[in-house]
Formats: sequence, C-alpha cells, structure tokens
Amino acid sequence: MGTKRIPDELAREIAVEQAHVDRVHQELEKAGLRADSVQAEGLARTQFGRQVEIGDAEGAGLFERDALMFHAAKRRTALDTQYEGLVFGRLDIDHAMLRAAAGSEGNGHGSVRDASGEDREVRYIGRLGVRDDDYEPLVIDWRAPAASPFYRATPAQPMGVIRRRVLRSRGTTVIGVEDDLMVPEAPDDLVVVGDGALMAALTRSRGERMRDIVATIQAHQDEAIRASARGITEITGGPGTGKTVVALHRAAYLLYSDRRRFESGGILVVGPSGAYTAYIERVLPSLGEESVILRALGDVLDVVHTERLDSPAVARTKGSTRIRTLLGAAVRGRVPEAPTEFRAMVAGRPVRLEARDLDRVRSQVLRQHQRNTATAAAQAALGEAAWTSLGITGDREAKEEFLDKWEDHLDVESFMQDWWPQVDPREVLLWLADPALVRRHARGSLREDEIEPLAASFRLALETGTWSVADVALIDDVAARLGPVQEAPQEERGFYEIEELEDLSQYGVTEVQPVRSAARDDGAPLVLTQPREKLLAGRIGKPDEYAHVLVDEAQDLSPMQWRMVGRRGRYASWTVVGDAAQASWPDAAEAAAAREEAFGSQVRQQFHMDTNYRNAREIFDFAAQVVRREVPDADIPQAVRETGVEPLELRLGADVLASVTDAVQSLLEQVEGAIAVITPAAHAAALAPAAELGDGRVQVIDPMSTKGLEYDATVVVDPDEISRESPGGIRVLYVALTRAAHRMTILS
Ligand SMILES: Nc1ncnc2c1ncn2[C@@H]1O[C@H](COP(=O)(O)OP(=O)(O)OP(=O)(O)O)[C@@H](O)[C@H]1O
Repeated sequence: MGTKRIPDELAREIAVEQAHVDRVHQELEKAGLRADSVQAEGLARTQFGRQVEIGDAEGAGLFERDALMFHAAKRRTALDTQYEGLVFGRLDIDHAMLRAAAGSEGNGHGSVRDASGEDREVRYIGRLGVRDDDYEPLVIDWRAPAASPFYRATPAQPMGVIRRRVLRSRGTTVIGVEDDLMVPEAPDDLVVVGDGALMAALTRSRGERMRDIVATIQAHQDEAIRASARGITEITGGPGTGKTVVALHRAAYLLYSDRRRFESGGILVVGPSGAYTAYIERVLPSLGEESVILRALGDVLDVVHTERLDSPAVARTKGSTRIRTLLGAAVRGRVPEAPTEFRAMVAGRPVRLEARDLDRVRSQVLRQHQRNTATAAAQAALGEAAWTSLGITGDREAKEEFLDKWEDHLDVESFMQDWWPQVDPREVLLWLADPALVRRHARGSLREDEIEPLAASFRLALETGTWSVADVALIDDVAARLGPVQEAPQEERGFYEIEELEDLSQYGVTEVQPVRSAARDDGAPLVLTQPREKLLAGRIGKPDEYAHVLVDEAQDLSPMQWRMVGRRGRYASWTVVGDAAQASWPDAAEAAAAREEAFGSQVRQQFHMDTNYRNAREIFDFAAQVVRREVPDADIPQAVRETGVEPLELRLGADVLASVTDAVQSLLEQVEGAIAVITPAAHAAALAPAAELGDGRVQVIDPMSTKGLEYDATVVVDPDEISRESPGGIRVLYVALTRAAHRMTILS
C-alpha cells in the first residue's frame, strides 16, 4: 500500500494527471467536430457488423467506435459534469517485469510509451476509449482487455503493473490521486500517494443515488463482471458485498462486448421496488450506457405502475403457483353478466341454447384457443351446436344454409358481443372480488382462510383504483392465458381519424376532439377519475422479450413473479443476484422451482462475493449476530472497514417520535449524507413527521422498501416488531440492520 507524501508532491502529481486529462478533452473536442459528420454512419456500422474488432483493443474500429460512442454519450449525459470524471485510472507498466514473469514478449496491447524508458508504459483507463489523430490511445475503455490489469493486478500477481493510480475528478478537474503499489519498492521516478483508492471510496459519505465503482472494482468482482455472456450467471453473497453494483457493471460490460446482440435485443434489469430503481438509475448512464431498461416488480407491465403492497398473507397467496388453478378456471369460466341463454329465429328455424349448451361450447373452444383470439371459432362452434340442437339429421344442404345464415345473423352478432367479449386480463381479477366466485374456481387449491382476504384485496383495488405489486404477476399470467385483446374495428377507425385530424394543426386548427376515445357513452369527456377506469387504463400488449435479463434481490421473487420475468427472458441469458439470508418470500422451495423453470436448461456459472464493502465492521457484526441466531447457515461476509464506533442501542420511549427525533438529531451531526428511519408499520404514522428533520437528508421508510438501498446512517425502530410483522421474519430485520455505512442507532 502507498505511503503518505507531503502535499507539494501530491500537487505535482495532480498537475501531471491534469495535463493528460486536458489533452484528452482537447482531443475529444476535435473528435466531436469530426464525429458530427460521421456519427450516423459510425453508429450504424457498430450496430451492424463490426463486432469482430470488439474485444481487441488494438482494432482501429474499437477506438473509432468508442470516440463516436463517447460523442453520443456526451451529448446525452455530459459524463464529466454529472459524473466523476471520464479518465479515472492510470497504470504504470514495466514490460521487462512482464516479460520476466511470462517469459515472452509482453502482451502487445496498445500503449502510450513513456519517455523515461523503453520498457515503461503508461496506460490511462476511462469510462470510454479515446485516441488521438494518430490513432494512439489516450484513454482505454475500462471494459477493453487492455484495461484488465487495472482490476486484476495484485502485489502477488502484478501483471507487469508497478503502480495503479486512481484519479478523482470534479468535472474536468483532477482533485486527487490515490495509488496502490504492486511491487515491494517503487522505482525512484514513481511517486506513490494516498492510502489506496478503495478505502478512500468506502469512507466517503453516501448520497441519494448509487455511484459506479468503475475506478475501484476489485479483482474477484471483475471476474463476475467480465464472465461469459452465455447462460445463467449467478452472483451470491451477503449484504453489502457489491452484488448489485457488480451486476450493473456487468450489464455495461455485456453491451460493450457484444453491442449488436445486447443493444438490439435489450437488457432488462428487474429490482424489488421503485425506490430501488431510483437508487440505481444513475450507475449505467455514468458508464455511458443508457439503453438498459430498469423495472421494479410493480412496473414490469407497460401500463400498470404500482408500489402498493398487499398484506403479507395475501401477497403469499398471490405469489404462490397454487393461485394458477383459480386463474385458469376464471379464464375458462363464464364471463360474469354474459347471457346464459340464446334464442333466435335462424333460417326460419327457432333456435334455443341453454346455459349447459353454452358452457359446453365454451369449454370446447377454450381447450384449443385463447379466448381473445377465438371469437370466430366460438361463433362457428356455437353454430354447430345450434344446428345439432334442432335435431335434424342427414340434410346437408339445409345445414349449410343454416350455417351461412348463422354467420351473418344480426342476433347472433349481438349475442356474440355479450357472450364472447374481448376480456382485459385485469377484468378477470376484478371478477374475483366476489368470494363465492373465488371459492368456486379455486376448487380446493386455496385454503378457506385465504379466500375472503384475497377477494377483499380486489375489492380494495376497486375502491382505491390501484393494483398491488403482487397483482402485476397475476395480470401477466391471465394475459398469457387470454391472448392479446383484439381491438374493435371501430376503435381502429377512431385511431386513424385522430391521426388525420392531428394533421390539421398545420392549418391552424389547434384543438382537436378525438371522435371516439375521448368521449364516454354518456358524452362526458374521458377523465380517469373512476377507480375502475384507472385500473383498466391502457392496453396490455404482448410481453417484450430481452436478450439479457438481470434480476436483483432474486431471493424475494415469488414463484408467480419468476413466471412473469421468465416470459420476458425466454431466449435470454441471465444474471441473477441474491442472498438467501435476506429473503422475504417464505417458501424457498416453491420459488426455486419457478426460477428453474424460467432458466430452462442453460449452462450455469456461479460467483460468490464475500467482502462487505458497505457496513462498518461494528455495524455488520451486530447484524450478523442477530441473523445467526435463527439462520445459522447465513452467508456472512467480512466487513473491510472500521469506524471505532459501535451501534448505539437505546430504549424506544412511550413517545416514539421524541425518541426517534433525538436519535436522528445526533446522527445528523455525525454524518454528512442520507439518514433513514426504518420503522415497522405499527409506528409508521407516528414517525412520518421525522422526515421533516435535517433538510431532506432524512427519510422514513418501511423495512421491505430498504431492500438494496444504503444510507450513511440508520435508526432502526422496534426491531422485534420488524421481524414479527413480516413473513420473512428475522431475515427482513437483517436487511434493515445492514443498510448503514457509518452509523446505526437501534431503538428497542
Ligand atoms: N469495488 C468497490 N469499490 C467501491 N465501492 C464498492 C465496491 N464494491 C462495492 N462497493 C460499495 O459497497 C456498497 C454495497 O454494494 P451493493 O449495494 O452492490 O451490495 P449488495 O451485495 O447488492 O448488497 P445487499 O445484498 O445488501 O443489497 C455500495 O455502496 C457499493 O458502491
């Protein structure tokens, strides 16, 4: 590790690095001017067919591409002003050392020759690759093979690296450097400053958003990031081991290594909550990648967005595959309010079909078709049944005439509209607000004590106009059974009319009343104020499919949620991140089975993370002790950082808000960043005002919503109640106790 030097020396080193960073930016400005004319062509080439060069840092195409990509990225995100510096690393490599180690001629990667010696090479590492007019690399993309020693070199295996330096910048200004020495003694011309970049990064205060770790990725993390894109990559490890951040860097790496496949096929990242997606949303843009889709479990469908959670018991009923019996029967059953009898004169013959006949036809059609795409099949089958009901045998001509008339008959057409309507999958769930219907369709697959609470949850949806997070997977399941809702021909016409009308704006017509969709039957304008309308807003299409699916906090997906995510990754490779000891889904075996089904028989590779980078050792020891009591086989990592401050255990007074306020006030003085008050539902209302403390630095949050998040400090309120209220029990408490980086106060 490095030794501290006098500030003068640090200033000189910073000035050296600043000169290089300036040069990179000058070059980029030039490249920017050039890129304007070639960008479109260059990007097109990247997407269609120059993949051969990727992975070869020497390839001219790579750098050309990178400069172009950078240009695009610059326009989109202004990497340097919003994030932490385009150039963040420097390697000083000694090729003689490398030759001695390998017994061969170096690795031949593109290099910047150092004037001080033939064998010395300086290599700069950055968020994207840039080269100068002579195609000399000024910065190498962190994902290129030539950047790999930056992450993999260790004093035991230096890979030719003498000194690894991390540059810290603000905007385009270098404000600090931190060195790690890979050889026992630095050569005289190499100054070593700082105590190592990792510790410096870990000690910093936490903001509202997760930061990338591109400057300090550790060797074992790098292996998972650069692992093969094929099959299923599982990343496990205890709290704070960097699973999430590693997985996100892996997404950026996959885009780099096979841009054509992953940009056009898409990468989907699924996380537990909206708070989680908001927390991680900066990481990929800070690496220059914006094409990844982030979705919380309540947001997987395009038209339903929800954060509302069911009670644990109802969520458990909805998450289990047992509910599929109910959903299947509901989809195959009668549409409530559909007519139960058909009567008409067809081809001069009186036809009468009773409920029994109608049911038989429906069952027969649904054995072979999805309801929403089977209207024609249902009408034809009904015609056959109608003819049979007349009891006429052997008269083929009469039958043909009858079926011809049947096809165009107005009574039949209007009957079909009521009997075989297009069904939105969400309506099926609303039918289940009736407990009698739930009981009938469940056919014993649900316990009696599950039925009324389940039905009540759909009545609650009808009252509030909101779905729950667990409902989303049910809607998706029903949608897969029903098939896509077919748009009525009139609606299509309405749609075109609107488009045509929109053209009128060119002629000065500014306000357009769309013909159909903006008016309800009673003529009132369509404003989604009715809960039912809110619940059914938008159209549920076919699920999008992705080339790669990344699931974080995978231990929490219910079996039904695995099926939902699985529908989006049927042809995908996967990265799956989780820690069983933090699970809130109680039935691990059932979830595992659903997960296996989603993965299919693809090859597996596994990576295990065992260093906790988040929690100070004192905080993590406390949490580990708690979880070990009930989960003896929990995967417990080693925390790397100490603060010398033990968690503070205090009594929760009768006035809970006063107790929490005192604790928060004290923490506000000790840390600079975000503080969370993690409270069970029982105290949530009383503690809401605590969010007003500390100028937006304090958040009051329930334990489940803290999954994947972290803070400088936390106040964990009533830990016993936290484990009592959740079916995950102590595991959820363990999550709550592992969110703080620097300070934790527990109010028992
Ligand atoms: N190599 C690294 N350099 C700097 N910081 C790191 C590194 N690895 C991890 N961290 C930091 O450690 C913290 C925990 O990382 P992360 O949230 O990815 O862990 P996790 O394993 O997903 O945790 P949990 O399971 O508790 O949600 C983050 O602040 C992350 O930035």
